[in-house]
Amino acid sequence: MSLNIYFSGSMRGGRQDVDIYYTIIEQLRNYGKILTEFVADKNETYEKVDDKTIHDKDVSMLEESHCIVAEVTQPSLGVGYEIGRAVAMKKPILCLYRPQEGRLLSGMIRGAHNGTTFIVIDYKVVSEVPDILSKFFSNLTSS
Ligand SMILES: O=c1[nH]c(=O)n([C@H]2C[C@H](O)[C@@H](COP(=O)(O)O)O2)cc1CO
Repeated sequence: MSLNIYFSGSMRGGRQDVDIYYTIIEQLRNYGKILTEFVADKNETYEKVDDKTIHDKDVSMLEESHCIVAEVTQPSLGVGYEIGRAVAMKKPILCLYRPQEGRLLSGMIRGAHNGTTFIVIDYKVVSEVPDILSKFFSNLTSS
């Protein structure tokens, strides 16, 4: 069975990391279908549909997903909300974070790490991501 993967990354929160999202999504393709490719699309004009449509569509994609992979370095209300909804839906979650000088990841994300269903992993460079994903998905498919 192919996995439905919900990738979550900042949009209105700031697009500084869009190239990193793209690289992560390219890696995620090895594990299943990405429901939210548009998050890594530089040209995405995400203003074209109304906000209720965005919200309802994303919640329904979260419901359809088998797991959530979120890049949480660039703070985003939408990403935090999606993670909270995914926890309530009991979906496995992987949060990827690049530690930043003078900035700390929210305690509500770091503090949710439980080593099984909610994983927070720090990385320095995107070349570390394939190994992180490999471990996450091998645990996911063996559990
Ligand atoms: O147009 C959109 N489409 C959409 O799917 N989202 C979702 C996907 C992203 O993982 C997340 C980003 O939230 P924010 O825009 O608050 O940074 O919300 C967010 C927006 C804009 O808020």
